[in-house]
Amino acid sequence: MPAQAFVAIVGHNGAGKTTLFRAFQQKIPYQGQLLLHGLDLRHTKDAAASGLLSYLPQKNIVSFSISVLDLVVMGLFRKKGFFENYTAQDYAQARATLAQLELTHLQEQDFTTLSGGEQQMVWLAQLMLQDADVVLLDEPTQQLDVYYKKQVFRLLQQWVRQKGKTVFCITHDLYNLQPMQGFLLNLSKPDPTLEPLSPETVQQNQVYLEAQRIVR
Ligand SMILES: Nc1ncnc2c1ncn2[C@@H]1O[C@H](COP(=O)(O)OP(=O)(O)OP(=O)(O)O)[C@@H](O)[C@H]1O
Repeated sequence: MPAQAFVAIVGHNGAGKTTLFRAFQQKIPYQGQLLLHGLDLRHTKDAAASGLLSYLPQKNIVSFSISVLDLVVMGLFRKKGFFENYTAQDYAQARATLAQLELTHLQEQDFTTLSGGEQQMVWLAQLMLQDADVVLLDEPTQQLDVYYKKQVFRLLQQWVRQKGKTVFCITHDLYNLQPMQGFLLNLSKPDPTLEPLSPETVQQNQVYLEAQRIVR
């Protein structure tokens, strides 16, 4: 697979999509090798702290009151010392990212009062600031309305093309995958391989997933 690519990971509920991400993060034992930029992840100390890998889980809960802007600026934690404060420049960067995602109107609001979809967009803004080489997204558009769904897939394609990122995206949203460029990995197939994305590939996989439910 090319170093910079969009990879959609699809498959039935329970097919092992999130489990694959857990392996990427060394949270479970696994057979074989996971290589990123030629580095074996088993021997790469703290891929998150070094900016190699970042992960957006399916559900990310915040149980304390915090403004959207304060949460987003924390995406810069990797570039900060432990007790170092965020600067005016950091906040400007966070504001610019929120503006890019059309979220400026929410920046002063308490994050815990946002709708599920708005919260999901804010996490994406924080992830953009983290600026890791490889991002793992677990159903990032699950709660989004049709407009934001389309926008997020566009944004992910831009991350790959303009910023040279590698994006692994677990999704059940096959409709929005059709115009995407990159690869599709269907974990419900008996021998999953990377298939180049095209409207035809997406259509074939949609038919495959609808026809039968594989339970391993
Ligand atoms: N710690 C665990 N111990 C035992 N079984 C587990 C564990 N974690 C996951 N599983 C099982 O492994 C299978 C794959 O789970 P996983 O969460 O990877 O599915 P998924 O493809 O992400 O599904 P979904 O689309 O529903 O999010 C499931 O059957 C799940 O019950």
